[in-house]
Parts: sequence; structure tokens; C-alpha cells
Amino acid sequence: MSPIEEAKVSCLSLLTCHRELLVSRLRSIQCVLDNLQASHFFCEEDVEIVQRNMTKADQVRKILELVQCKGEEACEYLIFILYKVRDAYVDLQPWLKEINYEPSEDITVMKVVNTDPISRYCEKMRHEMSRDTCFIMSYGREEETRLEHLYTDTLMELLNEGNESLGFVESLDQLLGDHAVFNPQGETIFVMGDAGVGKSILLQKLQNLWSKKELQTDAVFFFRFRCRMFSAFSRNAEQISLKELLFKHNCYPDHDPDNEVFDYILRFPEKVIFTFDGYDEIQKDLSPISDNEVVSPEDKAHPLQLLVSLLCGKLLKGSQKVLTARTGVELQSKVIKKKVALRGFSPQHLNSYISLHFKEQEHRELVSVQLNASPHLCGLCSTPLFCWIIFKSFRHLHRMHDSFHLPDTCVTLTGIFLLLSEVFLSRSAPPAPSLLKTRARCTSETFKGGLRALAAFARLALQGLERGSFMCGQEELTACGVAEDDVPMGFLRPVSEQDGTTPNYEFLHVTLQCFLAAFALVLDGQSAPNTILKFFTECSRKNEQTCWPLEFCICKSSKASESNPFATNEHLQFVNLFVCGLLSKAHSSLMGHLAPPPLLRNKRALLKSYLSTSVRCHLRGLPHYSGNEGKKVHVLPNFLWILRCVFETGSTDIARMTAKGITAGSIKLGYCNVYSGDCTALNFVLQHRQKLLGLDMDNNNISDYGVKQLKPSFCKMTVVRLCVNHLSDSSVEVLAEELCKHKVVEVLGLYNNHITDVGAKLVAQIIEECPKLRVVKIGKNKLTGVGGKYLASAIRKSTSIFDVGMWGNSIGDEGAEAFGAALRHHPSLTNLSLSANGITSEGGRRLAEALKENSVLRIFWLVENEMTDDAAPHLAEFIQANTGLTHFWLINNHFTVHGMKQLAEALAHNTNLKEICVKGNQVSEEEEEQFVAENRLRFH
Ligand SMILES: Nc1ncnc2c1ncn2[C@@H]1O[C@H](COP(=O)(O)OP(=O)(O)OP(=O)(O)O)[C@@H](O)[C@H]1O
Repeated sequence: MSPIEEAKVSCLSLLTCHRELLVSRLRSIQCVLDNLQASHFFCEEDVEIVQRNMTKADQVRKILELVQCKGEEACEYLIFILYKVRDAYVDLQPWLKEINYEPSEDITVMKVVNTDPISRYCEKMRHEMSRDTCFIMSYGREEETRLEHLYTDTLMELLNEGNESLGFVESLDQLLGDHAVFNPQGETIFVMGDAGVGKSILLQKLQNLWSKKELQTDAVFFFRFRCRMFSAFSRNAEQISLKELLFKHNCYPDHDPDNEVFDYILRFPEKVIFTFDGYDEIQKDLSPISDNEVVSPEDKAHPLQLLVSLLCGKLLKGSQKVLTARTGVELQSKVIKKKVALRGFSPQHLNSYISLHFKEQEHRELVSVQLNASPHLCGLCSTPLFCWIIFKSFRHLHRMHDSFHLPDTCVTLTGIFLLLSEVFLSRSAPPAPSLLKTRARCTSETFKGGLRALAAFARLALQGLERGSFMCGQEELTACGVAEDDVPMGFLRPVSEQDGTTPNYEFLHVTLQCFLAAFALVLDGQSAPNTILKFFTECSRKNEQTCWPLEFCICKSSKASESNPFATNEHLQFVNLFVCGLLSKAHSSLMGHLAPPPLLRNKRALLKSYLSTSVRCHLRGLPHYSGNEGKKVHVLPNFLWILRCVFETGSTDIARMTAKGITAGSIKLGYCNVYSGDCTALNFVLQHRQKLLGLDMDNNNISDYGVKQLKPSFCKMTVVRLCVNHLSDSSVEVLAEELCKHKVVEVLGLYNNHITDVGAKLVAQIIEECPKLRVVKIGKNKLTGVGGKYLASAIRKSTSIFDVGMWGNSIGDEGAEAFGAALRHHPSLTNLSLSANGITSEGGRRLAEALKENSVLRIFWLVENEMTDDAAPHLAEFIQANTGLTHFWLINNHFTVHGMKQLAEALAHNTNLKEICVKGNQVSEEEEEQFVAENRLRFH
């Protein structure tokens, strides 16, 4: 028999041999029947015969029987179908491998069409997702931009459980991967970020990539939900099943008589990705729900309960879930697998965005020049939403009026949203007289002309927020006076079908809704004037007992009370902020055209008096504590909202009062989510401060733009702590210029930024020129030996410095030697960390030899370097000679017992040095015990 004949025989016999396995594992009958029929192996009658069998197993048995009757070719073709349609026959793939199946040349020319319900459903999903995600929202449908033409990467920072940075996400594939997972038991990837920072767009991009098969994942299904939709559900309190949630409210499987798609999802949850956008928009207390989790996929439950069960992994455990929320909203740690904080555009991203946004070189240049002149504007533009509004308005107004400049350097958020409204309103304005190509820009005319529509949208926005809703139906539009013609202006956009059928519209962005709601409060001449304060009161109600009327509360989702419709009241904070802006002096002339001036004056006075009292109460109520850097007050994140409101009012009186109210010598704004745009507000207040002040802003997101904004305030800063803030050398340039000019700085914290040797040279200048500087923290930057030398040489000349932290740079032996030389006879430096700097035994030797002569150093860190026993004799000599030393850390180097012994011997001659910490070197447990018993070497 020829090998070909042998193969034919084996195909037929294979089906007989493995009949039992095939009957149990072949699930998708339809695809097999469709192909057998299309290839004329089966006729219609054969198909009917198969379908007459009631159970799936019997159907498979019949197929096998019939195929075997048809002969070898039919048998081979059947196996070929199983081989080609992998998705549908996942369970048979190991079998095909086991029998070493390779299709013959004859069979490969035959066509196999994938009609499997799972594959079809996947195709349908990809198709719908591609259609729904390929455009980025814009003013109106006709102006929509393709996602790939405008999407720009943003900074996506990976965080650990304690919100410390684990570096940045390099590609979207990495977002879903195992990189930086801190809790493998957790089920959800939690993406957080401020308003408009790009959370929804990030998900859109992820969905779009998946739809085009460009995302590195083997996920077969992708379900996307917006959390606001769950609130819409909650109004009619219907109970639904998981299947309904997925199929009715997302994507329906068209040809699936046997429920194969849902079965597949239940069997392979790891093949499913879910995205849930805007957890902050859930307007319900979730704690009772989370106590009552759904566990069976068959059970009907409230949709929110399904959501919680999915997030916790009680339903479809192992499926991949990405959840987004505004910063400040918290989720139970046990649910979170990894955390990502969106930080907006970096300067490089902003440049790319400019290039994508403006096709004309002339516009690009114009915008870049204007932006470069204003760090405040750059700071605002690091938030993609604000950047988009500014750029879009620029283009629109430039086109309409031939020339237009970016907003001036101190533009507020209110200014930005006024600009957007002007653009919307000008779209419905009558065209310019025919002889003129363009008409002169007259903002007040545009607003006056569009006042009716604006007021109607404003009413709609306010009513929505009062009702706790981000979506509205046609009846609501009509009731508020929004005419059909007003809708295309751009304030509203239709809600896509997948979000349910009842509500039809939502505001272009939720922050725009907040702005319009504020407009409604300011324009309202019917209600009592103090209605403008209603959301301030709403925000402070939770803290009534503390009597701080302006105690803005960030409610954690798990604690939100029924009375507050929102999981976080950040949306209401935005309304307050816009009320302040609309009633500010800067906009009084425009607003005077839209509402009676006496009414506005009255409201302005009320607001001012309210803010003044609140600021005073807030600042008085803050707890003070004493630390190394004097009397400090740790302000709460709410303080940031106060600053933002004060800046928005533009009132120097209130700013002065706020500055005066800070009675402590130092304020701590660490982990307060301060972004670069906020620095303008902070600077606005600090400008009015007379006394010196310490400012601790560690662990925020102020970036170089923020530092530039704070420039005028550095003259009075004694403590400048800007650790973990994404600063580069250009920030250090500003600091060097200001701090060296005023010479009052005592503490400079720059740990964990992106400073290179260029910046190190400037820090060295600060050390040399600021006679009060005691502490410098510049660890975890990008310094090499060159930077190390700059710093060492400056330290050598300073007589005030006593604490220097250099942990986690790469100064190596070159830097170590320079530090040795600088400290040989140093009069003041007592604490030094040169840990994790790639210092070898040679560097250790040079350091040790120089430091033998030093008598001031008390605490010395050389952790995580590359020193071996070769360094031990030199370190031993240093230990013996330097009797001032109290703590010496040599954790995670490469010393063995031999080196340890030398260190131990030296320690015996130095009674001041309590112990040397040598954990993580190359010593066995028994040897450790011996050392611990006899010496003061510490291993734990
Ligand atoms: N990566 C990006 N590239 C280009 N434009 C972006 C990007 N991210 C956001 N934008 C722009 O900013 C707008 C707002 O972004 P998005 O709606 O994603 O913000 P968000 O973080 O979800 O805000 P919120 O929390 O208020 O809902 C987008 O419509 C888009 O115009």
C-alpha cells in the first residue's frame, strides 16, 4: 500500500477508533453540517437525519456513521473541519495533536467556512466594536475624527497597593498582561485618573485594537459597559440574568439555537474581557449589594449586583476586567489585581498631539509658540479634555475670525468651558454678511444670541445632576426648552444603543454638564440667590458635626450614603468651581449681558462671604503636628478644591485671607493628587503669603509645568519637597534660579523624578549657594558618576548640609570616590545614603580610606551595592577608625563569612557603632547564628 492509501485508511479508522472521544468532545454540530453540506458530502436529507436526533451525542454519532458511509475523503474532510475551525473545536485540538494530524495536500484545497456560533458571535462583536470605536467624539457628528488620527499615548503609571510607582505602562498590551500585578487573587485592573484625563478614550483604544485583532490577547469576547448605564437600570429596578446583561445590553448572538455562546463563556471565562467605564458615575451605595453577591450565572439579580459579582470574580472568575474611575474613588483592595493611574500628556505627548491636531504647519507653530510661553496653559493641556477644547476652539475661531490666539496665560477652567460654549453657540449664529469672509469676534453677542438655548441646556444639566443622572430623554429636553434645532449645536450627543433604550442623550462630557449646571444656578432669577450655594452645602453636609461649611468630602464609593446620589461628589465640586468662575470679576462683563447685574452682584457677594467663612473654618480646623521640619499642617485633598475655587474666583481678598489662614510654618500636600494645573491656584494663594513657608508636595503629579507655575512662590519656601512628581532637569533649572536668588531653602526633596547629570549640576549649585540648606534628597533619579561628582564637590564646600540621600542612582565607583574625598574632613554631614549605586569593592575601598578621617558621619547606607569580601578589610579599618558612626547598613551586597568576620572584628573595637546590618549577603543560616551570638552583626 502506498503511504497515501495508508493515510486514507487511517483517517477512516481514526474515526472508528476514537469514536467515543469524538462523541463526547465534538460540540458545535452546526459548523460540521454546514461544511459537509456545502462540500456536497452531505445532502439535505443527511442533515435532516442528523437533526432528528434529540441529543448532541446522538447527532455526533449519526454524523460519524454517515461520514464513514460516504468514504475516506468525507472522513478526512470531517477531521479537516475540526482542524481548521480551532475556536469552535478547542476541545479536540489536543486530540489532533496526539494523532499528529497533518492535512494532506488534496484536502487543503477544500474550503472550510467557519459557521460556528462562537466564531460568528466573535466576528459580530469585532465588527460592532470596530464601528463604534473608530471615531473620537467631537462637536458634532460631521466633525468626528477617526480615533487613529487623534489618539495619542498618555502617561500610564503602574502603582502598587500602597500607591507607590512601579514604573509606566509601555504599551496597551502591557495593561492587560501580568506585569506589575500586586495581587494575583484580585480580579480587576483598576484604572484611575482625574476628570478628562482620558480614561474612556483609553478603553476605546483598547476595544478598537481588539476589534482589529491588534491587541495581544487570546480573548475571544469583549464586553464593554459604561457604569452610568447601571444607574439607568437601577431606576426601574428590574432583575436580570447575566446572560441578559451580556446579550441584551451588549451584543446578541444571532445564530445560536443551542446556547453555545453562553456555554462557552461559562466554560472559558479567561477568554472574555470586560471593560467598565466610570465607576464614579454609579449613583448608588454599593455596600448592601456587595454583601449579597450573585454567584450563579443562572440567577436573576439587580444589574448592579451582577456588576459587583463580576468585579469580585464571583461570576465568571478568571475573566479579564478593566474598571475605570475618577481619582479618589476607592475599591476594596482584595478585588484589585493591578492599579494604573493616568497622568495625562507629557510634554512629548503634547507635541505629538499638536502635530495630529493641526494639519497646517503654520497653526502648529503658532500653537507651540503660544503654549511654550505659558506653563499654565501647558499644565492645563496636560489634561487631554482641556487640551482638546482649547485646540478645537482655536481651530474653529481661527477659521471663523481669521485670527485667534490661545486663551491668555491665566485662563481658568471656567474660561475654557466658556470658550467651548462660545464655539457651540457660534455654530448656530447667522453667517457673516456675504461680502465679508469672516466677521469680527464678539463673545458677548454670541452669548446673547444663544442665550435661550444656553439657558435651556443649563436647566437640563442642572436637573440631571439634581436627579443624579447623566442621561436624559426627549421629554426632559422638551420640558427644559431644548428645541430640536438646538441639539446639533454640540452640547449633547446621542447615546449609542448598547446603553439601553430609554435615555437618548448625554452631555458631550460630564464636566460640561457640571459647567452648564453652574450656569443654570448663576442665571436663575426665580429661586433665592443663595441657591448658588446648594452644592457647596451638599458637599459639606456630611461634615456638619465638624462645622466646616466648605469641608468638601470625597466620599468613598463604599460609604456613599443614599442621600448623596453620587459615588463621589467630585461632579458637584466641579459645579461649585464653575459657580465661582462664572461669578468672578473676570467674567462679570460677559455675565452682565446674560443676567441682571444686580442679581449677579448679590450672588457674588453671597459667594464671597460664604467662601471667606469657609476658608477660615477649614484652615482653623486642620490638625497641626510637629516634625523635624517644624510645625506642620497636613491639609486634606479637599484643600485642593478650596484652592481651585479661590483661583477660579480670581479674588485677591480671598486669596490673601487663605494665605493668612495658613498659620503653620509648613504645609503638607502629599498624595493629594495635585496636578500641574493646580500649581497656578496654589501660587495665586501663596503670592499673598508674607511669612516663609515649607511646602511638602511629595507624591503628586505636578510635572515641570507645575514647577514653572510655582516659580514666584519659591522665594519664601524653606522646604521644597517635590519627590515623585515627574520632574525633569528643566524643573531643576527653575529651582536653581529661584532658590539661589533667595537663599532661604533648608530642605530640598527631589527623590524619584527624572533628573539627570545636567540637573545634578544645578542641584550642586543650590547646595553651594544656599547657606541654610541642610537636607537634599535626590535618590532614584538618573545620575551617573558625573552627577555624583558635581554633588560631592558642592557638598565639600557646604557647611550646613547634614543629610544627603542618593539611593538608587548609578554613580558607581567614580561617584563613590568623589564622595569619599568630599567627606574626608566634612564638618556637618551626618547622614548619607549611597545605596543602590553600583558601587563595587574598589569604590568601597576608596570611600572607606577617605572616610577613616571623618568623625562626623553617624548614619551611613551602602545597601544594594556590588561589594565583595575584597572591600571588607578597608571597611573594617574605617569602622575601627570612625568612632562617630552609630548605624552602618550593608544589606544586599556580596560578602561571605570571610568578609563578615573582618567586619565583626572591627566592630569589636568600635563601641559607638551599635550594629552593622548585613542582611542579604552570602551567609548560611548556621553561620548567621554563630555571628549573632558572638557579635553585633544584624541579619534581619
Ligand atoms: N489619549 C488621548 N488621545 C487624544 N485625545 C484624548 C486622549 N484621551 C482623551 N482625549 C480627549 O479628551 C476627551 C476626554 O477624555 P475622556 O472622556 O476619555 O476622559 P475621562 O478620563 O474618561 O473623563 P471623565 O472621568 O470626566 O469621564 C476625549 O473626548 C478626547 O477628545
